[in-house]
Amino acid sequence: MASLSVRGLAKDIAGRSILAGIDLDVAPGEIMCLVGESGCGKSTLLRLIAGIERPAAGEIRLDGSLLAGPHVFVEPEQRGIGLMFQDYALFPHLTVGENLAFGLARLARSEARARVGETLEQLGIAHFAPRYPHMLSGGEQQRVALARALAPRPRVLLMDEPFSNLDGRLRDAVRFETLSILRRFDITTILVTHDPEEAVMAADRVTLMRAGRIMLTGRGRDLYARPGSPYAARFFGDCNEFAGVCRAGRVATPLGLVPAGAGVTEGEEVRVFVRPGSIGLSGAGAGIAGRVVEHWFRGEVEQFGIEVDGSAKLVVVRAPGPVDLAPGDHCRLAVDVARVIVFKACDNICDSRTEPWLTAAGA
Ligand SMILES: Nc1ncnc2c1ncn2[C@@H]1O[C@H](COP(=O)(O)OP(=O)(O)OP(=O)(O)O)[C@@H](O)[C@H]1O
Repeated sequence: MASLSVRGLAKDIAGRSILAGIDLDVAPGEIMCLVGESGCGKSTLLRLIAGIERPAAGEIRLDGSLLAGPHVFVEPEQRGIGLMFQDYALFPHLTVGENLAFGLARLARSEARARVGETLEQLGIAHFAPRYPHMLSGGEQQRVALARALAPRPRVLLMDEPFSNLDGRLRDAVRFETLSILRRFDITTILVTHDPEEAVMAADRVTLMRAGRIMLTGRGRDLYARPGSPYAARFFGDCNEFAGVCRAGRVATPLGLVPAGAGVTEGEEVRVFVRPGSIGLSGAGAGIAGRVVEHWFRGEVEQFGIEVDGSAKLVVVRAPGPVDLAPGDHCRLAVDVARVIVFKACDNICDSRTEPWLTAAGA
């Protein structure tokens, strides 16, 4: 198991800053998810770590040894880092066994053959060995691509959107299986995705990137509950948002009074974020009065759009089903105030502005 550390990493392409000041640590055996909007630089960061591209500045270390730095550049094939892309990049004219053997050219032939057999066995796909990629389903090809990436026994595995070619249920199944294999192999992994749910579900820790920078890193559940910025709050899940003012440590919202939180002063303007799952819903009793306007059945949870006095938008509520409410029904809402997220209004303005680094370096 290896640790990976990145310090001050920067990359410019055609005079434009693509990455700047990237610091990242991945612990031995850890699964780290890199997440962010399209174009924020996730794949570029992977390519730098793999050695496919050279950084403009900064350092990359594996177990403390320098892979890339001001005067050092270890070639990709010497790094002990495996890569797996979303299109799997299997050779169509080679069988599964030959696809795996291709990456083991440095081993003696008999050793390579044994390694191929052992790896396919470990992933439960030994029977795929004589087949060609076109004889496999998308999910099966994904497993072969994973086997090929693991066969050279890399110290770190980099995966770029490895599940994005798969749909719905298959995607979930393959994701769970892949993660359990990675944990069995105890391999240090960086997994790139643009899907926040996948990141939060899959990783030990999640790193959120935006416009070539790292915004924050933490455990998925912590980032969801305490996202640190309005941008991150919106990125990691839906929110009902309300503007308000701090009065005696509390903020009046259409869903009732909520605590303003530490650091907010009397009279300060704030923005209150309430996740759809942080609101209790009932047909009667205590709570804020509302009227159901929309209802969607989403399997284990049901989603409602609810009209509430003082809110221009429908309040979105998700509750475990079955919920005996339909459009037109009157209802009561109760916010779990411990799960409310409050930002100062100035955080929201700063966060929505174009960051200076988007236009600065290289321009
Ligand atoms: N070879 C290149 N030439 C010019 N611009 C590039 C090149 N490679 C990447 N870029 C730019 O760098 C930025 C980051 O690209 P990158 O592929 O790393 O983003 P990403 O976060 O992985 O996006 P996605 O989720 O869409 O794959 C983008 O603005 C992209 O257009």
